[in-house]
Amino acid sequence: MIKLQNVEKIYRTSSIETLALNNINLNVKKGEFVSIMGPSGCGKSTLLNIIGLLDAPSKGIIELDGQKVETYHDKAIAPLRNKMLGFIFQSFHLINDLSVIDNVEIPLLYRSTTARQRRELAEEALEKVGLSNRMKHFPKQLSGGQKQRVAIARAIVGKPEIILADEPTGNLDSAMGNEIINILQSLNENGATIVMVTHDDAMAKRTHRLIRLFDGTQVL
Ligand SMILES: Nc1ncnc2c1ncn2[C@@H]1O[C@H](COP(=O)(O)OP(=O)(O)OP(=O)(O)O)[C@@H](O)[C@H]1O
Repeated sequence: MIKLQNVEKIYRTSSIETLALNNINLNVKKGEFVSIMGPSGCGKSTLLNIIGLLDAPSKGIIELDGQKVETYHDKAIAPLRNKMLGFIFQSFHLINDLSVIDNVEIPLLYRSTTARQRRELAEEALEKVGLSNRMKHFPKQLSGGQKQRVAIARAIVGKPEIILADEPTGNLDSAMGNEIINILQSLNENGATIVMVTHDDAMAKRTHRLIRLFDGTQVL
């Protein structure tokens, strides 16, 4: 489902060159739940952003669901990203001025859907994360765990095959973090392929497989 071949990422600034990813080869099968761990600065977010087509590699090949990514022009990859990938971030990234349900509908605005279809799909996604009773609330009226559940609903509303989560429990206490992992696990059991960056061994243990990075190199 996700294949990386000899992927390298170099960040260049005027004074320094950083090899953030060094010859990464990765094969994540359909239906796998994989975690990525490693010390701060080892390249975890860079790897997730490259898998998610948010950033282009300096070298190497990326294939998603058998489709080789040939170009990184936004016009070409935005539809692929929108259709195939759902993103969850540590700091939720909700829009404070929009209600919960309007936040969840956002990814669908880039597709040809009617307002009614958008509402139905968003309601379905919110039901899956147990937040049907908070649809009209605004983000500031929610707990951290509830915000992350809204972010998960937004990530799954377009029914993506792949979910990418960058430290989804990093801002939550362990009870709320557990709740989030339970939801991710049930999405995975229902077919989603998930790649999750985490600092938490207990969370990584709940996934099928661990990828460990050190200084941009895969060591496990
Ligand atoms: N836009 C950028 N420009 C220059 N260097 C960058 C950029 N983004 C990341 N880096 C560098 O690339 C390396 C990998 O960064 P990355 O954010 O992927 O690490 P990480 O493992 O996710 O770290 P953390 O656990 O602290 O979030 C770091 O040395 C970082 O300083």
